[in-house]
Amino acid sequence: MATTRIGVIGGSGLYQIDGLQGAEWVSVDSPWGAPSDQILTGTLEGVPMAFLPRHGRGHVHAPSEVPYRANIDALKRLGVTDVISVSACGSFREEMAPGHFVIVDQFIDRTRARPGSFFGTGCVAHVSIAHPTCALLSTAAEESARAAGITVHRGGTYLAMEGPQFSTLAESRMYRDQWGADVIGMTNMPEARLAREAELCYASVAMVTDYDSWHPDHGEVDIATIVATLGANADNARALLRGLPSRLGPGRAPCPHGCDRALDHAILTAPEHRDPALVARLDAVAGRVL
Ligand SMILES: CSC[C@H]1O[C@H](OP(=O)(O)O)[C@H](O)[C@@H]1O
Ligand SMILES: Nc1ncnc2[nH]cnc12
Repeated sequence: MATTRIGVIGGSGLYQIDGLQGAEWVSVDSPWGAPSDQILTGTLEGVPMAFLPRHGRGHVHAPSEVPYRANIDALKRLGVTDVISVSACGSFREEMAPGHFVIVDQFIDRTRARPGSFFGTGCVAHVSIAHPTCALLSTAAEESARAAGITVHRGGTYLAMEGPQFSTLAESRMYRDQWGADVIGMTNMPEARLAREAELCYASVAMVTDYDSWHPDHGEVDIATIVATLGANADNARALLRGLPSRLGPGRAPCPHGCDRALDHAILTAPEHRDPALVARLDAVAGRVL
């Protein structure tokens, strides 16, 4: 049986985690550029874990400039099998209140200025993202959150916007009333797409910080409101993460939802027409099938 290795991508407010045995910040070279930061590696209850702050320590990278491909490639290169994305988000639902966690299971992608795939001319691939998150990993995250006493909502649609400005009032109302989005953030796309292309199980834990701008009693979202909630949310996220190793276990069976086999039959470019340079860059992401 393969070995579980948990990758954590920490969002706004979550720039480090504690409690890892043998903790060490390591640099990982990627053919897709430099990852957001070094990656904190170690083990938790005997299960290897790798933590990468999405915006870098000190919050250096804007959402449009996060090196999403390098981040996913670097985690894959470290042998990560399961990626937990932790993100701050605004809420479009009264019942999804600041401080609550939402285990996202769908996305609407409104980003427009980010490379969205590892593949392209010279190696074309089409993976399914109809179900963009892994239900098994999401269940582990949900149960761990509940055990930590966090109010958690299972399932929700995350609207990924480009940013960095927040939404207009018209957009906020449209996403909520017409499009049926539940939460909003700026980073889970293309991250989730790339995780699927890299055959990684991916679960998204969205931590509510605000009601965006639609709520008549809360006015418009501002960064002060968000920062006021980030600290407590980050503490809860660390508690959730501590409960993951015992739920996932050290040995890893094939994913029952097929996340780890997403590239089976996905590559359309005939072997003799593949670009050797691109194929070389895909060594970690797609080496299993190339
Ligand atoms: C801190 S406000 C906006 C910022 O926070 C979220 O970041 P992340 O998803 O990495 O937690 C949001 O997507 C924006 O990037
Ligand atoms: N309202 C909001 N819109 C976009 N990203 C966010 N991150 C936290 N709150 C947000």
